[in-house]
Amino acid sequence: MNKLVIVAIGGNSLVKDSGSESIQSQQEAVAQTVEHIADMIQEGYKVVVTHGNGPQVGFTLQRSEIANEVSGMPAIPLVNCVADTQGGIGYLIQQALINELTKRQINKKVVSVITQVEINEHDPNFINPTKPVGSFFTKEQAEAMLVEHPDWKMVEDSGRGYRRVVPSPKPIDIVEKEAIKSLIDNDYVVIAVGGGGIPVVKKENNVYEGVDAVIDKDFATSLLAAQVNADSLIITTGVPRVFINFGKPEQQALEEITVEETKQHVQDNQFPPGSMLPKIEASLSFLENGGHRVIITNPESLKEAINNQAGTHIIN
Ligand SMILES: Nc1ncnc2c1ncn2[C@@H]1O[C@H](COP(=O)(O)OP(=O)(O)O)[C@@H](O)[C@H]1O
Ligand SMILES: NC(=O)OP(=O)(O)O
Repeated sequence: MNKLVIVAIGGNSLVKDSGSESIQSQQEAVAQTVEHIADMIQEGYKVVVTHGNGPQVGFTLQRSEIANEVSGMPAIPLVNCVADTQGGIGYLIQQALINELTKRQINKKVVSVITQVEINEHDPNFINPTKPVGSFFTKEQAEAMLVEHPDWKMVEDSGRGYRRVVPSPKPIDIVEKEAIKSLIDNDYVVIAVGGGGIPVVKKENNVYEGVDAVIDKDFATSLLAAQVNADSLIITTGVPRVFINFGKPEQQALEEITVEETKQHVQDNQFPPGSMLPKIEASLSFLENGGHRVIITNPESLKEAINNQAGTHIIN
């Protein structure tokens, strides 16, 4: 068996609570997550890893804005914050995975690809920002921040608090897809489209230019999965399964659902935008573009999930 599986690691799954934002804490979370990815590689799966950067890109942006306010240091444009976090998180995953595979005496090469993802500069999502980034705040803190920064937009994020949102255009192409395919064919474990990819637009004469936005990594992962003909898409996040009536006393975990049932839950507004909805929409898009199965689960359930013993499975 050598089926290609894409595993997406949620940015929030690396920052488990406030107090675990430090690089050391994220490094520990990455080390735990890659153990489960190594289990899959050991079982014979060919794996591509993608990852989010929602919390981390917000932290980098915030650090840059504070440095600008305090000392006049030029602020880092959002697109460069995405590039910085793609490199930083990619480094953590790459090193942890190399160390874990070496420990298990598995002879596999691991590499992160700096990935640019093309978007449409007229994407309507620039007008209505929806991508939550950075830390969670209380309602009072969020209101105070909006007084200080009237141009910001903040939203309530899945009962976890308020977060700043930034524009999140849809990915239309992966600039480095041929390099990624070639590395997969040469048996590398590839880490790609980190943080949804660095958003770029193609100008006249095929010149690429960065754009200030954060692409949803679930959509970028789904596009990558289709472009490299992956068999399965696994999205890891902070919960073991998708729920209906999430957060309510009558919440119910979903074990296996069809595309049609999933669409009905979307219509019933079961999945909030900016958190579970993009995962579900990305899953449906993957299945409708030739993918065979999608699993949504937490990192620690990966091995059981791929053997049908955990997670939410969405099937055609
Ligand atoms: N219906 C739902 N089922 C499960 N989790 C949900 C649901 N609705 C919202 N959530 C929340 O969405 C989170 C996943 O979104 P998010 O944390 O933004 O993703 P990521 O792990 O990619 O950073 C879950 O951990 C959970 O807190
Ligand atoms: N870029 C992105 O979608 O990150 P998260 O998955 O961490 O929100």
